Amino acid sequence: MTALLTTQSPIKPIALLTIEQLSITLQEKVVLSTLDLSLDEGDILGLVGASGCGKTTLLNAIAGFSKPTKGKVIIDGHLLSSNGLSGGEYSVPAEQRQVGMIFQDYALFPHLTVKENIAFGLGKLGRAEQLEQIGHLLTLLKLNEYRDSYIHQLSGGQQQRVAIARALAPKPKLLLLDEPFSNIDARLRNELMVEIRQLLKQFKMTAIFVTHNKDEVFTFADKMAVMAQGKLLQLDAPNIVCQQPNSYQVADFLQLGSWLPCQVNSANVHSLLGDFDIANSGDKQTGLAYLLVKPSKLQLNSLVDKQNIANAQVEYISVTEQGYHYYLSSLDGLAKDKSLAFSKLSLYSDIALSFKQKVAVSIKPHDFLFFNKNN
Ligand SMILES: Nc1ncnc2c1ncn2[C@@H]1O[C@H](COP(=O)(O)OP(=O)(O)OP(=O)(O)O)[C@@H](O)[C@H]1O
Repeated sequence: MTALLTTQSPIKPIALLTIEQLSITLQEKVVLSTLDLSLDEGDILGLVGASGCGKTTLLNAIAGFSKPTKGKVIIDGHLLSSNGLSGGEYSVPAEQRQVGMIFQDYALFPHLTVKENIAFGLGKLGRAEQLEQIGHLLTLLKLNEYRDSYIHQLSGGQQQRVAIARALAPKPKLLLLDEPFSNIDARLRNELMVEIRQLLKQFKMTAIFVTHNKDEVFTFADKMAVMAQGKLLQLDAPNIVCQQPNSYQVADFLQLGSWLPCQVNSANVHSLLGDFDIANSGDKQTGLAYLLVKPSKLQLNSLVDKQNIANAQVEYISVTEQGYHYYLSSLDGLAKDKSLAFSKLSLYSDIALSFKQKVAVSIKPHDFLFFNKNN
């Protein structure tokens, strides 16, 4: 007898959302460009990117409000939009997609009560089922005492809860939230985000939310996607994106530090803050590159010690919770090579410095991250 050998590959969860090669052109402007994205069931994705980079258009394409010029949108194994890519144009109407959307202004119906707003998408259910579902959501979202109130009688936070209850009521497969927290008072925002995240996790809801604030991604999301000019630059856990940005653009957009131009050789680096060794660094690109300098990696040295020479001067001063915040520029006299000059290096310190004061700063040894501006 011969034994049959089978190789079992680990079962990979089927993605709840798959976007393939999505491109959208609106009035001859390329708004999304060959974008690929995949999310597993229950993932909450925070989508960030500069104004106009295409975040809302991406949500619209998923929800069915915007048709792809090319590409596919697949939710839970069902093809919802397709154009090109081995096939003709195909699109499932927005109302049949099982995608809930929450807009920045919530778009609640002012002439309906809280209860009626939540009931809006439940037309297909029988009366008893409707009442049960509404009652369940009113309780979960702590809206019971407002069930018969009109929208203008509610606070911003309460209106947002109604918007979430209305979106969850038809049990969507995917929830899209366009800047959901931007109208909420800053003091309440964090509390509300934690609460809504717990609720979405309870529902095992897959969600994408757009924000301009990376701190919101850390509080609310499992994954972070950074977009620029209609493209997805990086998608990963928020801490990975922030610790290992994959490009100058990502690190710069997220303001992960400031930039020190350097001349990089195979084992050492020349900069206007001195030369340092990178023999053990994994990053081996050479030539002119930009070192990402996190504020904690910059050290202010005393000029009383004659070993230290002034190499920067103070250009801007502000007071923050972490002490004084300074922007430093390089000293002209040091810059034989103008391409190494810097003008906005961020330094936090408890020491009071004055405008134009000359200082000696150095880079503490760490895992150096160098980038080219065009990668
Ligand atoms: N219907 C349209 N016709 C033409 N251009 C459009 C249309 N809708 C959006 N755009 C353009 O597409 C680009 C992306 O817009 P979109 O609203 O998706 O960006 P965004 O990243 O959500 O911006 P913001 O953060 O400011 O909301 C913008 O340049 C916008 O002007």
